[in-house]
Amino acid sequence: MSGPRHDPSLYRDRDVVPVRRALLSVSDKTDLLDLAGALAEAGVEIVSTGSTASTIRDAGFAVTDVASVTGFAEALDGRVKTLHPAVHAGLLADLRLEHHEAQLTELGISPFELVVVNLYPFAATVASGAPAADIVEQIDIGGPAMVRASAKNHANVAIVVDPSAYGEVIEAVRAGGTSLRLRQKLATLAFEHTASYDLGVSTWFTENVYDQWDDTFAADAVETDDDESEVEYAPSIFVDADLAAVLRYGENSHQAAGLYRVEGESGIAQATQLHGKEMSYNNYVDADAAVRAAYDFSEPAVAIIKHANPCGIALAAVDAVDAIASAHERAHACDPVSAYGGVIAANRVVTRAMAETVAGIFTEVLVAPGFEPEALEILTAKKNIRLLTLPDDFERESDEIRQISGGFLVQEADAHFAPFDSWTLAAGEPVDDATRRDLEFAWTAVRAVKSNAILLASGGASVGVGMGQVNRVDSCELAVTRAGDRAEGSVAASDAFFPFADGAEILLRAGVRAIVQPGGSIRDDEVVAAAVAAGVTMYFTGERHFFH
Ligand SMILES: NC(=O)c1ncn([C@@H]2O[C@H](COP(=O)(O)O)[C@@H](O)[C@H]2O)c1NC=O
Repeated sequence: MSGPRHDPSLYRDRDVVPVRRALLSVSDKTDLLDLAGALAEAGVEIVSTGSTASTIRDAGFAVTDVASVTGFAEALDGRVKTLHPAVHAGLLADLRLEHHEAQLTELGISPFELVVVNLYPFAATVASGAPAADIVEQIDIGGPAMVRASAKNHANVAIVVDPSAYGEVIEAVRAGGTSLRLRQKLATLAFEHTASYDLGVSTWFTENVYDQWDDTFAADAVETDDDESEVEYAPSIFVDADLAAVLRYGENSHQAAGLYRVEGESGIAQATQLHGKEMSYNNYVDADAAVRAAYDFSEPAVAIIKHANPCGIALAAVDAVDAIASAHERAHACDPVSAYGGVIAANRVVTRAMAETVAGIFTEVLVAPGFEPEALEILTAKKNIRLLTLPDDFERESDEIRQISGGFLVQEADAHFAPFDSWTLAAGEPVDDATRRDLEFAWTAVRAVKSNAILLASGGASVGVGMGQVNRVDSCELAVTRAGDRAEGSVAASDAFFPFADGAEILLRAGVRAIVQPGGSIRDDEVVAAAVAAGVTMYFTGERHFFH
């Protein structure tokens, strides 16, 4: 039931509200004494709970215990301390209304004009690996109740949930009271805070309680009919992310854009920028694709990206002295024309030798786990390059969310690569070790290429990439054309099966020595026959890597 509708004429105007009585109840005591001192000096009565009250009292400031307001001692190990009408009527009375004021007087309850609350450290307790019972105990109940009550009643009460706002509030108190505008802003922050807090709690429940009680919750869970997927999806998803930057513009200059970060995650949105102009929207998209490609390899690897597609991916040469420098040189050699203005990701610390080469090539972004000091010195001399380090705890996302009109798609990240031992020899002779390594490299690298994807590789480096075409024949043509003479003797990977022999025939005519592809087309026999006729080995992985 909604509350009563009041006649607008009953509301008395209230902009600046002088602060006479404040309620302080905080777990995070940062700057608490500065605030208490300023309130005491301004003659504000401070009412407070347990350890907040003792901290203030110990510092020599007068404080009223909340128990003396409620007439009720803190109970049930602190589960009930402020949950009382003597507190909540003081928070919720709308003093623009005469009858609220009269009722409060009748009840003998004084109003609060300022409420300062921060909540039990639920997220930190989860992160500490504490047992479930301790985590549950850190779900704050009385705190959010006070925050929400005060925020609802922002016409009368200023609610502060973060020590970073103390300064502004102290200034307002000293200047004669909080303005409506300030209270509206604080209320907005307060509701954001409780929503984010509850999201942390519900996420923990989904991941730790719900998952363990599948049978109990099965009726609510959405299961797929597909036998291959045993994942159950939670009934709802929420995204809690904080604005980290307003970007100059989006994909194009007429589009506004912002960057939001999800706390506790470790990807490209969390990277530290060491040098260069502000990252753009497209820089983030490409840097993400570059990191995704380079970190598919455990060996030192470099990926160079343009428009979310690789124009070169490579491992170090077998005899390389400086592995990451070698990987970069070989990735660049794949398609130097396209690599101009590219975004590079290295999965190892950037060395001086790599920096020297990169410095000579126009590059938008270079992201890596770190930079040798000499490498940084060389690269920071270049005005136009942006240098980013990934967080130390960088880990791949296990799930991906994509927006579509009216909703979102969620899927597990494509992180599985069928190992060579599981492949089927579909045509030709089994390959030697060097060719096997090239095929494995190509099969991993092709995953980073937008479908339809064909990647030619030689010696652990891409030599020709055909990407993003609406038919596989064109992708084969593109890969072969880009490779030029290097197609001869290379190996080829196709992200999905060849629906006809025509695409494979382009690769065979160009002289590839082995092909890896998922297989599974109704015309596999025609494709295999083409490979057999050309005397070329073909493996089926039984698994595809579409990437859109
Ligand atoms: N139970 C209650 O009535 C209650 N009232 C306030 N709190 C929380 O207790 C904390 C302050 O603790 P202390 O009592 O030590 O000052 C704050 O984080 C506040 O959000 C409560 N605790 C949890 O629900």
